[in-house]
Amino acid sequence: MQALRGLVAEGVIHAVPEIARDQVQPASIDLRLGTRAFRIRASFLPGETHRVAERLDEFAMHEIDLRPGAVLEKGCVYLVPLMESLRLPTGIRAVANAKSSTGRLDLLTRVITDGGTEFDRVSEGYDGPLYAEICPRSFSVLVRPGMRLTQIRFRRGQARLDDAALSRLHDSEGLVDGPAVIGDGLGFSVDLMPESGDLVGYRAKPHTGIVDLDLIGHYPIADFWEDVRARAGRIILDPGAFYILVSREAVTIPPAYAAEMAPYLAMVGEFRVHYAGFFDPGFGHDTAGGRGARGVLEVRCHEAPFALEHGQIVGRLVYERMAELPERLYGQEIASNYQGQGLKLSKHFR
Ligand SMILES: Nc1ccn([C@H]2C[C@H](O)[C@@H](COP(=O)(O)OP(=O)(O)OP(=O)(O)O)O2)c(=O)n1
Repeated sequence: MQALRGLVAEGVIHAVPEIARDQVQPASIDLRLGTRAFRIRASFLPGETHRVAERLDEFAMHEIDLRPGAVLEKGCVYLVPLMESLRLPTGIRAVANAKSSTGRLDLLTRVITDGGTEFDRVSEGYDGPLYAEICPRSFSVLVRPGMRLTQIRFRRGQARLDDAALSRLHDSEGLVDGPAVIGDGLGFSVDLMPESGDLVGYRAKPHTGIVDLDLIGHYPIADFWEDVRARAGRIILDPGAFYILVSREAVTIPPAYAAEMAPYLAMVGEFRVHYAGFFDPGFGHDTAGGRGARGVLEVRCHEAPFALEHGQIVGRLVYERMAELPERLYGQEIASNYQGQGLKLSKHFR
């Protein structure tokens, strides 16, 4: 966090208007939507020799002013220039990811850059603008400039824990409450046998109203979501539908670490389990009041109906060492919507 403020002070990340203090989170900086959006024909990556602005001439259908508030329609793709830009020195790379509320609303949001060949990855030395590509998949949303749909982390060198280091950390900290499945990260599974009742998740309804992203605790759940109930620890996923489920394991991110959720390889092709994948230092940790926090799974199944079973491994958490201990943790003093959570929809629902 202190190091992130240093990067802001040095102009490694800079913005108009200036970066606000509360954009700086324990391990990431929130990125803000600018004042314009472009409705584009298709999602694209500019490719090594092109700037995003050049490709926009090819893909843009029309320009939208976000200042009075604008609706991003379900099923359409938009490109929004962000207020933040980067000037990365050699040796520092950046990785972006949707914020947790963005993922829970099924807003596919990815960052692209000039000359970029991958989503959400910025290579060292990049000097240029950032754009968010947004595709609302389940609900149309009302957005305004300054909204924070995505976030960025900075990496210097190799900070990722290998499996041996992860095992040692689990032995000392207890990263999950049960046996740890360690293999290219820490595996976690889906909970389809809750301690009480049979509600295991929610499924997005098809023809709902819009979600104004500024309205917190506002929308009745039943207007947007159907309950998903398991029978004998199993549900069948419908192709194309979007589900919010929860991990069986409570997970912990010790204060000196951060994590990122990654797909579990064996599952690639069947369904996708997450859009928002950054886990903050202190998430689920005692010292930050988060004991017992579960991970929220954003699940979309692709081709064929798929039977998901209780305890099936669906993803893994890749842990990284922080450059320094953050002065505040997730859930401590900062507005945190999801510390100590169980099955939890985005903060817009009540
Ligand atoms: N699929 C995910 C992604 C994240 N988290 C948890 C771990 C994160 O530490 C926490 C918060 O994530 P963000 O920092 O993305 O979100 P904020 O707390 O800042 O909230 P918001 O998205 O509403 O701004 O949510 C989760 O349980 N399941």
